[in-house]
Amino acid sequence: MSVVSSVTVKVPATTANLGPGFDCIGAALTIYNQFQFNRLDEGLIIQVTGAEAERVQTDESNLLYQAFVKLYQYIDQPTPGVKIEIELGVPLARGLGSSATAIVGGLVAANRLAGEPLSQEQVMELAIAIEGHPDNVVPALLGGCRLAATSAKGWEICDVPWHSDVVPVVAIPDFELSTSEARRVLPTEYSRADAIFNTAHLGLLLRGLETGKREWLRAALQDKLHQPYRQALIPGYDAVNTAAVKAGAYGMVISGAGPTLLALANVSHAGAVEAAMSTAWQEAGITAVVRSLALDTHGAT
Ligand SMILES: Nc1ncnc2c1ncn2[C@@H]1O[C@H](COP(=O)(O)OP(=O)(O)O)[C@@H](O)[C@H]1O
Ligand SMILES: N[C@@H](CCOP(=O)(O)O)C(=O)O
Repeated sequence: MSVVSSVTVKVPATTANLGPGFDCIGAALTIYNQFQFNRLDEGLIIQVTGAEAERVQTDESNLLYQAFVKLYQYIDQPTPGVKIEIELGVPLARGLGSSATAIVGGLVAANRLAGEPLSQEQVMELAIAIEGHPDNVVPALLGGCRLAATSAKGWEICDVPWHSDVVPVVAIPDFELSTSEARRVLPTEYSRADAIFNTAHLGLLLRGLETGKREWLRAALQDKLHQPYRQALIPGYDAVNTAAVKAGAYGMVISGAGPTLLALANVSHAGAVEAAMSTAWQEAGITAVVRSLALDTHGAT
């Protein structure tokens, strides 16, 4: 592969956990961040456009740039000067993997500018190491719905079939919740009963997503590892959950670390679920954008 001096990387948002799959499953969604990198003789310039642009760091602490630097450190080469133009489409700190887009975007761009010294698998492993868990960076890089499990040699990634009738509906509130804050409220140990509960429900979720079978999906979205502890951080959670289920959703979960709420619904109910979640949050005094999305199948391009 030839060395180039400029590259544009588009990376999808993700919804991680999907209820019982805490820290191991996630899906790429059709909302995107776009990052353009142009090599400079020296220095760093970062320009950001899009909603909340002023909230993104434009110095060396920028996460996209930090990931870019990490790849050059990994291949033991000096980091080149670079101008980065960020077009934000994924809302920040909402549980839709904005940090994953930045990590994946920075690594993929650096790898391309360096002449592709690393394989996609090596890029993925670096991304997981930076983020600390695989469930958002893996689908952001590869697209689709992905389950990640450790193996003797590193990571086994498996693509999870997703029935075309199952629609992800996201309700994105106008307040932020950082992933680190939402991880701080979690216990460090769980009971055997909770471990068994999540093992069974994740299995059910995998089969429910594959078949679109209503009864399985209705039961599958329950979780005992993270949601019970995080719900209190999301005002209006109960009301939005009740409204989504009443409108026909299979169930509702916290997207990633929250505060975005994700309902899964049959395509025939998605419109009603969207409207119900929007009204419920409005009545709870919270402004939210509610959208039916699709799975992104390409990952970072
Ligand atoms: N496009 C971006 N460029 C640089 N940093 C980003 C970008 N998007 C997100 N980040 C960083 O990631 C943080 C949000 O990460 P996190 O709390 O994990 O939430 P999320 O659920 O959106 O991933 C932001 O506050 C910012 O520091
Ligand atoms: N498993 C992680 C997922 C965080 O995803 P994000 O999209 O909120 O960054 C967690 O739940 O903490």
